[in-house]
Amino acid sequence: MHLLTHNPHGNLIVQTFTNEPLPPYAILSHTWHEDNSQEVSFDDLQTGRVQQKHGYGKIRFCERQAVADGLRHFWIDTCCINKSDKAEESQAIQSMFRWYRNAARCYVHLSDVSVKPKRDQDVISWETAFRKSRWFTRGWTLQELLAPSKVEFFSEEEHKLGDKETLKEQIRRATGIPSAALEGVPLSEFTVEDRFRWKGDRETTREEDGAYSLQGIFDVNLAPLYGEGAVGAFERLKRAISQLAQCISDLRGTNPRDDKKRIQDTKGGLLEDAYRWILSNETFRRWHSDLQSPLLWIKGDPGKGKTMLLCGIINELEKPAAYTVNISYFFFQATDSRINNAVAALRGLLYLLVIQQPSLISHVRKHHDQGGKTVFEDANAWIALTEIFTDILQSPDLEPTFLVVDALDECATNLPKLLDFLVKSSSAHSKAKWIISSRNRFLIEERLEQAGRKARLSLELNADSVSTAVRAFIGYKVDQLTGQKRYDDRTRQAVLAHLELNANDTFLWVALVCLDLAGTSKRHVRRKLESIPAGLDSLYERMMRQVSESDDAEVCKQILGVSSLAYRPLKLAELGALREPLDGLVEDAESLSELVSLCGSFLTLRDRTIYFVHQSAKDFLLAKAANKVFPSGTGVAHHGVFTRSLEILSRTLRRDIYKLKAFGCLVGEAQQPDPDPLAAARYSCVYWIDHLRDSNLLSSMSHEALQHGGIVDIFFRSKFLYWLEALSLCASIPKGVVSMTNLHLLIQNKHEPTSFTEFLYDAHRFFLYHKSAIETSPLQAYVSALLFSPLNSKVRRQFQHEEPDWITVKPVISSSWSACMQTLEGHSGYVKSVVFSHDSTRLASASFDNTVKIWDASSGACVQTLTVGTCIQNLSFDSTGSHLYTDIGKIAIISPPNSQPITITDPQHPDFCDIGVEPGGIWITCSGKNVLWVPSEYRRWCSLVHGNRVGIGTGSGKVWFCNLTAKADKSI
Ligand SMILES: Nc1ncnc2c1ncn2[C@@H]1O[C@H](COP(=O)(O)OP(=O)(O)OP(=O)(O)O)[C@@H](O)[C@H]1O
Repeated sequence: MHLLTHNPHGNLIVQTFTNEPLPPYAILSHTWHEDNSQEVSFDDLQTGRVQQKHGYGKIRFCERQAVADGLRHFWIDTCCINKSDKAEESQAIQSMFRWYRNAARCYVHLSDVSVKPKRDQDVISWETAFRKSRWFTRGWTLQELLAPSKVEFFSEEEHKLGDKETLKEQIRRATGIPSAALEGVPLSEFTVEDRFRWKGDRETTREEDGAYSLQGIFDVNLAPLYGEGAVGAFERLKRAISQLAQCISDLRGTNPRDDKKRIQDTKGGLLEDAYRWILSNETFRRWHSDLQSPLLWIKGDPGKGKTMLLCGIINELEKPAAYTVNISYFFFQATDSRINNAVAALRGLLYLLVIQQPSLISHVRKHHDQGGKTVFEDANAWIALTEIFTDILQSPDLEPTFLVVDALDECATNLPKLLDFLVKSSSAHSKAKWIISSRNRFLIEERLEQAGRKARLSLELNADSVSTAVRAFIGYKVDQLTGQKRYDDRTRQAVLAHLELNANDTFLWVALVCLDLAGTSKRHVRRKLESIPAGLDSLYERMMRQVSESDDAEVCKQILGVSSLAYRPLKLAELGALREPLDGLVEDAESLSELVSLCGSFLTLRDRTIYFVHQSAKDFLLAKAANKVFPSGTGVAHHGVFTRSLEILSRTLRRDIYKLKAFGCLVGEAQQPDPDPLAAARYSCVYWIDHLRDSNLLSSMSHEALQHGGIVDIFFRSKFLYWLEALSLCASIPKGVVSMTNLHLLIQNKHEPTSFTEFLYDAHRFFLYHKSAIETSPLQAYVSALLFSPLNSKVRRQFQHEEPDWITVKPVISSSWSACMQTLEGHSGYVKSVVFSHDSTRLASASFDNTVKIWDASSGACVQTLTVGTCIQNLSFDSTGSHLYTDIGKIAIISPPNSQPITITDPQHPDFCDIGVEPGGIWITCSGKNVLWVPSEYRRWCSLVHGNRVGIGTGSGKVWFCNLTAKADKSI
């Protein structure tokens, strides 16, 4: 970047910076003189021909203003870009938004706004002239208004008119841009349509600049290609915008903002008085203000209020930040498999970071552009995410950032890796500061010990503050109970005294006791209080005793057992399917919800979903009450959930369960029927293999399940494709892939090869190969997946009856998984042209390997290879199909033996359908509807459609084709 400054003699010079950080600088925004040669150019500065030019006045203005603001450097587009160097100009166009955004000050010089009335002109106020200024009609000035945080406006006489804050109402009236966008709300929070609207009919000298000047506003990068025209440039811009949206949506595993809201709600709402003590805590304040203190670790026993404390800290950090600081956070929850692993944590943190500072997305795009969503989900996701994260933390562009991670002890997968990453990242110099919290765990203690500059805040060592906070919480809860239950003064005092005496600085204990009292009649409160023990575990034991002694003991214990084994909170309908039916029990949702409420205070119901009142309640059941809730052991209990899962899946799953009908219906467009036929089976669909894995695999029951003819075998042979469809509808294909790999591993080491194990291996390959198609569009399990599987695939054979009957000539696929597409393989270079003969019996392909091949369209055999010695761009058959026209001449074709008489496809024929290949080459379409997903290795370099026949030449030199009938766009 070239910046203007002065040399020691006071002369104006250009100083070039190749690396960041740059010195603070001012930047000018203006409109160019109608005669461009009147502006001072980069060359003029070199030759010193500046003072006689009209534009010199603006340079002097900017210089004086910068000096007045204590800035030694400034930038002006007329003379700080060497326009004779095209590479530099292109780079500047792509960097301009960032340069304006990073400027310490931006001065707008309005040469058509005067504060002095001019002679022989109507007197108009400067405000009117301001709103009518040419500056608001030019394309590039839009980003110059929006990018910098401080924009000041000056009149022709260099009189300061105000800044974008004080003039926001006038600017809004002149441009239609809402105040929020001028106040610094990230532009990404406005819709794409809004941002296009702000551009309105602003003009640019070069037509393509209309699009190029918007790239920063949409957080995309668009290398200028002058000559492509406005239409081409806007098309590229729109494509870049939709790729960006796709990248952000793929990155989003969870939205931690929603998780935070949900957690606060489930825990009964956040009380400020119960967390504000932290703001005056010495350790916290030191961490907050000291740049040398990058990591704060808050630790404490269960129920001490760590999660709620972190929610409060986030709220406080967000208050004054007003978009100048990034605050990203993640809440681990062991009970929720979406958010109980290290990969999910990095994904969540990155997601919140990039939506707050979209310019950071370039670091994500480097990986996403190559691998798509799988980059964040496959076995190497951790590597990719840590690389992205490290790049971002080291980026000079990163705004000051707070990263908050709650409940590290609830990270079930890859906690040691995450801890090492935290230690490393917080030790490297960065603008990011971390707060993490956990229970007192040795592993965490041991690893974090290695972090150089960390602050540690133990809740136990801050007992006085925590105790005061718990008292505030007790006061609030007792007031709530008094209002709800109409306690008299004596009862209120008794409850208050009992809670204060026994709380032992544990919020959770207070919350649980109050929950119990909320269900207790006023008359029995005093008696109840006497029976409530101090201490969390004692309280849980008492709750368990109450459950065991109740009339519904058996069923309640069963519900507690299933809920604590589940890998995510269960819906009522799912619980109904998973628990073992007991004689005479009514199974409807109402009675189930009543039963859940009878399970002591272990469980709570929100939105028909069953949650543990707290992680420690689940921990208690699994560790200390296991003999009660799992009388035959956890292995047997897991096995029970596994078998009941397969039962419900076998009863429920069927082809096109949501009646989507359209083969290309995207999963995001799939309408869930009411009632949802998958409601009771969703959990089972996703987790049945996990329960099998966690059952006692050495037991005879599990062994039998995995035998030839066992329940897994039967399920796969009858329901495998329907299961894949259902996984897609449940948005759980990535999880399904992991489960399938686990199942594969279970079988691999323990079972002799049988026809079942072979089927399973094939099913695994099938799933891996077709996951993208099925994840995008559930019904492609029966179309693309079957069609592009090897002929000998066991799944393909087993589900032959499901293959589409509207594809009459199918792509020729190799017989086994390992050798794909051998038959039409032959070219050694890109295939650049393909053409069918009029009767569709032959296909010709020309390749950069300087050969033309003629293929028999029904068998896929190559009937002739012609070496042409030069590159051929265009091919066409003559009307008899006996000659091929190329751009180097006419070639005679050998007729294949027994070739069919020529029949030209008649567009009126009932079988004729409007077949096409969608521009991205991913879908083959019929009457405009997607019908067949094309796997990536089969996608076109070039393609053609002839009647009902589609021919595709791929980049690897392979050629394939298929024939569709009109049924393709009919319902399934
Ligand atoms: N500031 C607060 N406002 C409202 N309720 C609170 C607050 N702090 C704690 N609580 C109550 O105390 C309960 C326990 O708090 P929290 O879940 O934050 O503890 P924790 O230390 O994170 O526990 P664990 O380590 O077991 O996860 C919450 O469910 C909530 O009911």
